[in-house]
Amino acid sequence: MSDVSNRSDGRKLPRRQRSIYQVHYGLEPRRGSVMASPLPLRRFTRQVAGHSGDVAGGKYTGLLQCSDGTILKPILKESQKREAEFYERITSSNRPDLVQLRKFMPKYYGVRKFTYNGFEQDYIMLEDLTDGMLEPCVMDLKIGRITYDPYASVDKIKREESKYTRCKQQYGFCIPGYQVYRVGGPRDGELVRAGKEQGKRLCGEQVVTVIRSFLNASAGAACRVLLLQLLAALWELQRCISRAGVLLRSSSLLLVYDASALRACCGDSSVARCRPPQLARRRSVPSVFPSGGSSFSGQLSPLGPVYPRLGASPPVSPRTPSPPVRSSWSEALARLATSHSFDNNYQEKLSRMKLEYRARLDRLANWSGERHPCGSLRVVDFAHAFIQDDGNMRVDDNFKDGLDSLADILEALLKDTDDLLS
Ligand SMILES: Nc1ncnc2c1ncn2[C@@H]1O[C@H](COP(=O)(O)OP(=O)(O)OP(=O)(O)O)[C@@H](O)[C@H]1O
Ligand SMILES: O=P(O)(O)O[C@@H]1[C@H](O)[C@H](O)[C@@H](OP(=O)(O)O)[C@H](OP(=O)(O)O)[C@H]1O
Repeated sequence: MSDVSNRSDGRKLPRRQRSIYQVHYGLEPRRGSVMASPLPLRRFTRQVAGHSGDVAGGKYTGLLQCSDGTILKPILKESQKREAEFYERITSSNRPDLVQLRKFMPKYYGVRKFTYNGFEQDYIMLEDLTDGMLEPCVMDLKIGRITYDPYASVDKIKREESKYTRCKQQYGFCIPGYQVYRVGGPRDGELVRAGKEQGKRLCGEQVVTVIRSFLNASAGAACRVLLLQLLAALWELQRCISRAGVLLRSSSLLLVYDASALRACCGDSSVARCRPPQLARRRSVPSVFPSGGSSFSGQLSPLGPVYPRLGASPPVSPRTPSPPVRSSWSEALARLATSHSFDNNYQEKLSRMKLEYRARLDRLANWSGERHPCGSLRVVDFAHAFIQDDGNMRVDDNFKDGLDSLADILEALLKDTDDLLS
């Protein structure tokens, strides 16, 4: 019997099976069987970090990809067997915290034996997070100041502590690799890749610079839509991690977006086209004496705020009644007056505004977990991940601190885009 079903586009998908909590892809039997009619395999060229390369004898240690798009992660070490077990448990669990966490992991399709280059071995089968992207931009952020697990040997602790030291201490994460397709400018469409050697040298402001560059924001502000998508997902992940009974050591957060979608959104001038119009900043208030340069007196006239001018006579004689002046200020003052009357339900307007604002925040925060065409994030690499089973849940502060620090950086970049709204 075949393990795959045909798709209209000719590609094949693993058979789908519904569970109460999610639709997941179950391939039975999960372990130990060799593919009956193996799909063609190739190296996964979109891998930006982690083990890769040929070891002695031609065995390839990096990720592979099936012709149906599935990613294959080789099980080379004991810790990767634990990773497969972690996926198994999270996928089959109905514990609410783990069901939540599942939204932030690639879909898991089981473990199978495949043969590549004459070597047969077990592989963890996963959803390709870059599937369907024309110009996939991927950043691997290894989260946590501590990147070894509680059972690590003294040697392993030393090795981990000697790598990415400053970056991990300063930010609670490090950047072992990323790739980005440039959008706009003379290098439009160029693929830029950076690996762990560059990552190990990063510290201080350079870390923010690299994140800006990854977001195609080196020459100006980042795309506001992209930032909001990433932040909405990150805020939800922060909440999820605060409630999940897991310990994630040395796991990575993959930030993913499609540069071609960004180009369609922003083109050459990232600020001009992607800003949501309803978030436009209030224009500055015109002054009666715009060139006066002195500070606001605290008084309002029908023409606007009154600024005292040194040596100048008062603009309106207190004894001469001013003629009725029509300006945006007089209209605003008139509106203000009516809004304070009992006939005008100012309170209701204010609560409606508050409700709308809250609904917008909720829409951002209650992100559905589906991969967004533009920006998304997922946690990968669970070789050193553990599920707390003792009923005494402890927040994984090591992982949470890294997420908080990334959120601070992205929020600051979002603030930069506020300044450019007019
Ligand atoms: N589901 C996925 N979809 C797309 N790309 C993925 C996926 N999983 C992993 N990758 C890519 O592979 C890289 C390495 O993944 P992962 O961290 O799981 O491998 P690893 O060899 O265990 O890494 P490490 O050496 O840090 O232990 C990621 O940085 C990412 O580029
Ligand atoms: O970024 P680098 O320099 O490639 O560092 C490697 C990375 O931290 C891997 O996650 C880790 O594999 P584990 O998941 O097995 O810990 C490996 O450990 P190792 O040296 O013990 O193989 C490290 O060498």
